[in-house]
Amino acid sequence: MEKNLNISLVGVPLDYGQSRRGVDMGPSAIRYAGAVPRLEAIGHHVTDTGDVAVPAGERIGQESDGLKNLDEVTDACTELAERVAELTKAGQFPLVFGGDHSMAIGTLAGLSEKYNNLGVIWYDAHADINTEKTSPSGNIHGMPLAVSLGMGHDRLVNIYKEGQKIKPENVVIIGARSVDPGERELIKELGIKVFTMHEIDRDGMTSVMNQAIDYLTSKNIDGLHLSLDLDGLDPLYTPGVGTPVPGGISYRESHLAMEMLQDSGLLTSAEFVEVNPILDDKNTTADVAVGLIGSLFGEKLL
Ligand SMILES: NC(=[NH2+])NCCC[C@H](N)C(=O)O
Ligand SMILES: [Mn+2]
Ligand SMILES: [Mn+2]
Repeated sequence: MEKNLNISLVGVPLDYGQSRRGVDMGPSAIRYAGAVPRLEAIGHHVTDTGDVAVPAGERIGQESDGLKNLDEVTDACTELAERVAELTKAGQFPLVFGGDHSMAIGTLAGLSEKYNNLGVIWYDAHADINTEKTSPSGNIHGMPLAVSLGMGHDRLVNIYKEGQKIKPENVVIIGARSVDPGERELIKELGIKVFTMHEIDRDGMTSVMNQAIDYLTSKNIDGLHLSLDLDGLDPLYTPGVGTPVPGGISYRESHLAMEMLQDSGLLTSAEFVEVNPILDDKNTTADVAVGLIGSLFGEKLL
């Protein structure tokens, strides 16, 4: 990463990818927690480009083909993809705030405009690699990785442009501890690199991040995206998430992971997702997100 970046923020107040209200307020909460001044204090130039449009109204969880709110998620992801594509073309560093994780379909689609061999770090308790055939919930926030790999409903797979946006060998999942049976199969079939909590506990975060960075470097990636679901951390630290899973990554391990990514100099875009202020405790989760953003973008203790 260059020293002073031109960072463009995009908010995605999307909650149609899952079933709990409130995650649409995530972008506001992260802004309120001071993301912009935090980045400016490190020396970056930050432009807040505002939010992607998401329709208001009752969430009735309409199902089509086993997917909930397919229209709303498709529309929001399409606008997000267009905006991310434009920002990368303009040499901006896209930093996207969510919103539920279905938005990653849009982020990755937009990034595919510039990057043909993008590396992706998926920091999450979940693998988010369900399709409508394997999903236990019909919630699209459990599907973005599959969709971006070209698997799942056509309307999602063909957002922004047709087909697959990223390669399975360029994906690293970190923090997984809740994986559905169909996801497990797909992970094995595609040979996706996963560092579950087992590897984090056994080898330590330093080793895991070194392995992840070495692995991605060996793939000759032309960019690196971080998709950070706040439920990757243990709910002790980030209670404001819709699908908390105990036994997660610690606050300290997460800061270390962000610092190691900063030191790698590889990162070209990032998103922080699943912050739900209604479920939160005095904006703790957004505060943690902003702290991690500080470490990711070069804040130092001394
Ligand atoms: N982005 C998330 N928090 N995803 C949670 C997904 C949970 C579950 N695997 C599902 O597909 O419904
Ligand atoms: Mn998750
Ligand atoms: Mn997720």
